[in-house]
Amino acid sequence: MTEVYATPQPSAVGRAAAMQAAHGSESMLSVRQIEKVYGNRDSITHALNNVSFDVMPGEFVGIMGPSGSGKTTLLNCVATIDTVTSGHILVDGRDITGLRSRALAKFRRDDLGFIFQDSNLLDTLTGFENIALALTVKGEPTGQVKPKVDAIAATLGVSEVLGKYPYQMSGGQRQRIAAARAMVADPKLVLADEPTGALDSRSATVMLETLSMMNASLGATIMMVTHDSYAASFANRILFVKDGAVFNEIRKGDTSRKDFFARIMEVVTFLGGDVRDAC
Ligand SMILES: Nc1ncnc2c1ncn2[C@@H]1O[C@H](COP(=O)(O)OP(=O)(O)OP(=O)(O)O)[C@@H](O)[C@H]1O
Repeated sequence: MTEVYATPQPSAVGRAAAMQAAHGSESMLSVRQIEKVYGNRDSITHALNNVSFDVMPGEFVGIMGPSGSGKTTLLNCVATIDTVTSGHILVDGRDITGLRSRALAKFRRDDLGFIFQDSNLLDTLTGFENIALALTVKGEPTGQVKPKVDAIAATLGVSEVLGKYPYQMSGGQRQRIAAARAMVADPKLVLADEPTGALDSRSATVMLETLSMMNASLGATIMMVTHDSYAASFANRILFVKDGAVFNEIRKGDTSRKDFFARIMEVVTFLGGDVRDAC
């Protein structure tokens, strides 16, 4: 299938910076000395060892590290899909590690947006309905649903596939519908787990530009787990995880994405991870 690549349209460049200024120095995500231990006395795995870091409002942070280093465990703990053994995770100042089932469900629905490797769209719903669901479960007034879905679809360049079912879309279109679903209800934090893992390189680039635009223009705070140095180079800061601990951190600063990619490659090579040479 030939895909029409619509370039995402920036609408308010600098919104991330404005959002950060509005929040002052308060973190959107604060991970405090978390540990995650799997197993029992006979077989114990320390998947996370005393991990602490902050993500500021409007940041786009990549999490990288070798296979088995604890990236998914970290993401799952922040997503409340998994629980920490000790330590605390605060989202916009609220400790989420002690939330019980109803509060937990509300937190996931209202404050988080998810983008997975396989888009996890519902097969029996159209693109429009998949995005709208994120609003209706939150109790959005009916009259607001269509304008909001249409607006995010236009911004992310997927208006032309809103009437299609997931099986009628390309992989790249499915992922961008998933990105629209993650963003439409204006979550505090977007969590992305290998969002380009199942895409060809051209679709991956469009998806990464979409994430960049969600961050830069819509002010989304994003935490993305990836193996891929090219994907990571679209973030503003990378945390490198090794043996369950944060081993290193690099920031993009004012450098170009290509220069950032080269710096990421250096760390990945040092860590002995897999490296792709696309830049
Ligand atoms: N449910 C579980 N039970 C026991 N051990 C687990 C479980 N989930 C993960 N682990 C272990 O925790 C460690 C970290 O796993 P995790 O999946 O977080 O790594 P990762 O960095 O995401 O790896 P990959 O890049 O291969 O997906 C590994 O040693 C893994 O075997």
